[in-house]
This record gives sequence, C-alpha cells and structure tokens, in this order.
Amino acid sequence: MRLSARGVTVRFDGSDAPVLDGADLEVRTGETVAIVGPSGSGKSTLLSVLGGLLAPDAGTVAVLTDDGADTGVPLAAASSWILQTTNVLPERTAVENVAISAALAGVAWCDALDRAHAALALVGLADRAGSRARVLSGGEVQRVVTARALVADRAFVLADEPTGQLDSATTASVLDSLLGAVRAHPVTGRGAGLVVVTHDPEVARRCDRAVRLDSGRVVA
Ligand SMILES: Nc1ncnc2c1ncn2[C@@H]1O[C@H](COP(=O)(O)OP(=O)(O)OP(=O)(O)O)[C@@H](O)[C@H]1O
Repeated sequence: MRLSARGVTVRFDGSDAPVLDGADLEVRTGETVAIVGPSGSGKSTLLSVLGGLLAPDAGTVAVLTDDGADTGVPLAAASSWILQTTNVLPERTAVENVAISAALAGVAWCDALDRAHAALALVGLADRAGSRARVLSGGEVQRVVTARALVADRAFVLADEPTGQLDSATTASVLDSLLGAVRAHPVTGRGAGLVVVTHDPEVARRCDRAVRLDSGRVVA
C-alpha cells in the first residue's frame, strides 16, 4: 500500500502565504521516512493532512494499492499516531495502556491484552507489562506509546517528534525499538510505513530516507 499526497496546499486563516504549497509525498508500507525542516516549515501540518486530521485547501491525499489504485480506505483508518504528548493512563499498567488502543478499535478485551503483550514484546518491554505507567521512565513510556500505535494494526504509523523529550542514549534505544517494531509489524506482511517528523539528525539518518520541507514543498 501507499500513502500518497499530491499537490497539497494548506493556508491557515489570516496567513498571507500558504504553509504547504503544492507538497508531494508518497510513503509505502515497509518504508520509513523522516520529514525534516526548520521550525514552522509545516512538518506537523503535513502529518495532520496525511492522517486525515486536516483537509487540505487543494491537492489530494489517498491510500493507494501498490499499483496506484485508490483503496477507498479513509485516511483516519489507515494510520495510527505517536504524538509528543504521550497521554498514558498513569494508574493503568503498560499492557492495559496498550490494550486500550485495540479495544477502542473493537477488539474484545482478552484478545486486546494478547495483542498488547505481543506489541510490548516487539518494542522490548515485555518485562514491564505489569508495571503501572506512572513508575516507568520517559523512554519506557515512549515504548508503551509506540506499542499502542502498533496494536491498532494500521498500515501506517505517523510520529511527531517521538524522541523530542529524550536524551541521546534513550533516543537511540527508543529509536531501535520504534524502527524494529515498525519493520516487523505484521499488518501488511512487510511492515508498516512510518512517517516521522523530527529535528534530530540521528532519527533522520536511521530512516530509509529523509525529505525536507522548504517553502511549502517537499524536497529530497
Ligand atoms: N491550526 C492552526 N492555525 C493557524 N496557524 C497554524 C495552525 N497550525 C499550524 N499553524 C502555523 O503553520 C505553520 C507551520 O506549523 P507546523 O506546526 O506545521 O510547523 P512545524 O514545521 O511542524 O514546526 P515545529 O518544528 O516548530 O514543530 C506555523 O507558522 C504555525 O504557526
């Protein structure tokens, strides 16, 4: 599958110039792509458009087959999110925090717990499954949030600065689990597609490719 944005233009009320001005980006399942660029260049805006949270003023965004046919899958159903605000439930255990995501997607609680254990194993946190979120470190919480994104079984994962609050050693290990888990994610048979907005050159370097936002457009 491909998540495809073509000619995306977004203009916020009151702004003279569009934030995005004919931006193109295509991400395939099994591929990890970093979006970099200066603060205010529109990275988070592009992510919101890809995830169906924001409708562009012009351009098209769609989930396509490998051959380029429109799947008809709504954008909001194609992707799960890893946001800067982690929003874990502090008094719930790691596995419950992850299972909630599957349960909200309609999975029965017992099955949701099974899936959550598997997702925590993918991010290297199986041994903390029973720990309450409030006692986990920042890096461990970030892994819980990664597992929560994966357990929703979507073809794409959209991550906005997933390591923004972490020191460099923790960033490296969270990145290991994020990239490893996304690539091993069974949803499409070849891993989920990952789009990650980042200011961290190391995150960009570890992705399959990095694109830059410049003057409202995506440049390689
Ligand atoms: N809902 C909104 N209403 C009005 N302006 C907005 C809105 N969302 C974003 N903007 C503006 O659009 C521009 C791009 O914002 P965006 O958050 O996409 O940039 P970014 O590249 O992700 O920045 P950063 O790296 O600082 O997070 C900014 O000037 C921002 O103030």
